[in-house]
Amino acid sequence: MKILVTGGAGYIGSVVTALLLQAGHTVTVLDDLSTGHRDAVPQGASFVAADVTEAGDVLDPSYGAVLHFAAKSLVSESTRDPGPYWRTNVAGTLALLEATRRHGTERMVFSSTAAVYGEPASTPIAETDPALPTNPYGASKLATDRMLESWSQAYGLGAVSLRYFNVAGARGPLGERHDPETHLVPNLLRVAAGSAENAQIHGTDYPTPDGSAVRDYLHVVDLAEAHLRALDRVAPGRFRVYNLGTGSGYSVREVLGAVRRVTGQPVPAVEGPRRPGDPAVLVAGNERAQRELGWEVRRTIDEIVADAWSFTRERSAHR
Ligand SMILES: NC(=O)c1ccc[n+]([C@@H]2O[C@H](COP(=O)([O-])OP(=O)(O)OC[C@H]3O[C@@H](n4cnc5c(N)ncnc54)[C@H](O)[C@@H]3O)[C@@H](O)[C@H]2O)c1
Ligand SMILES: O=c1ccn([C@@H]2O[C@H](COP(=O)(O)OP(=O)(O)O[C@H]3O[C@H](CO)[C@H](O)[C@H](O)[C@H]3O)[C@@H](O)[C@H]2O)c(=O)[nH]1
Repeated sequence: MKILVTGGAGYIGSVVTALLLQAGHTVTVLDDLSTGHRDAVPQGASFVAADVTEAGDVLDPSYGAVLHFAAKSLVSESTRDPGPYWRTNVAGTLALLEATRRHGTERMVFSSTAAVYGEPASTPIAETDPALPTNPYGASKLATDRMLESWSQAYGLGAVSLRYFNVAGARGPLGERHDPETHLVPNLLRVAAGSAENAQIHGTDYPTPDGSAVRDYLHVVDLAEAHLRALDRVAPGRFRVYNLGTGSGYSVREVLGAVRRVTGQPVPAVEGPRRPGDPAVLVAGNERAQRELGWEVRRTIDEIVADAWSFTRERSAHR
């Protein structure tokens, strides 16, 4: 199939692009390189440097699907400066949807987030649980879910919204290269690699067994595989939401333990206050994805850390 991947120069989009090419699809990546990297676009994909609102200039009736990763995605930044979040994540997606309609693209797979659930009432979280986002980032992604649903009902688009929990790990040279980096695993690994002095534990007074926040960490390749399955099953006129996580939670201290174990480095950590807006526990109920997509999580937290560690060391060696 011929596929447009928006945000394919970013962390997750580049890994999914690599898997799509491996599966024999033809891929065009559209990315404005605002947080992505030209050299992350896998060989074999065509590349267009453009804003997502310009997707209509790239699409034509030969495209069978759009995988839409392009977004702004930092929770705290979205609270301080929400304008770009509504512009890119909602107005940008609306322009993309209008372009798919104009060109008759039948399928879309969208990157949504666990942040749509806000502070969950119970855990693990099911897709049917209330979505009450607590920040503009989550709200912008929920608005897009709703937009996709109406597009599918009224115009017959086949759409799948994948609500990712915490994505980490790497696939060879494709890994997290954010600046600033806010995510836990790459931040801990920077300390292990000697590029930063101390790791930060944001919050030690959460109502969790060890006081630090609990998240559901999913290997980026397991996540990417779910996209290929969603693409196979997405049907015209149907909209479906899936949580993508492992179903198991690890606290910040447990992830720190995994990083120390896998890297063999001491990784000193400093305890600090909670990061504003961070829920205590976010764990995915993933039965729907298992049942309907035939998706399975295969990689452990140690494999996540080991692959991200190889990526980090490889990049530090080239600097
Ligand atoms: N990383 C996670 O843990 C996580 C969790 C939940 C959801 N998500 C979602 O997954 C998607 C990918 O996230 P990521 O971690 O790979 O982020 P990323 O920043 O590495 O990738 C996003 C890509 O989109 C591009 N982009 C941004 N705005 C654009 C625009 N207006 N036009 C064209 N391209 C644009 C960026 O240059 C970048 O290459 C995002 O939609 C994000 O909200 C990520
Ligand atoms: O240096 C750090 C970085 C993070 N944390 C903590 O580690 C946990 C995970 O934080 P991340 O920044 O890695 O991930 P988030 O859970 O904040 O957010 C991620 O998952 C969310 C959904 O769960 C959203 O989708 C969001 O886009 C995505 O970045 C949080 O409790 C955070 O406070 C630390 O203690 N130290």
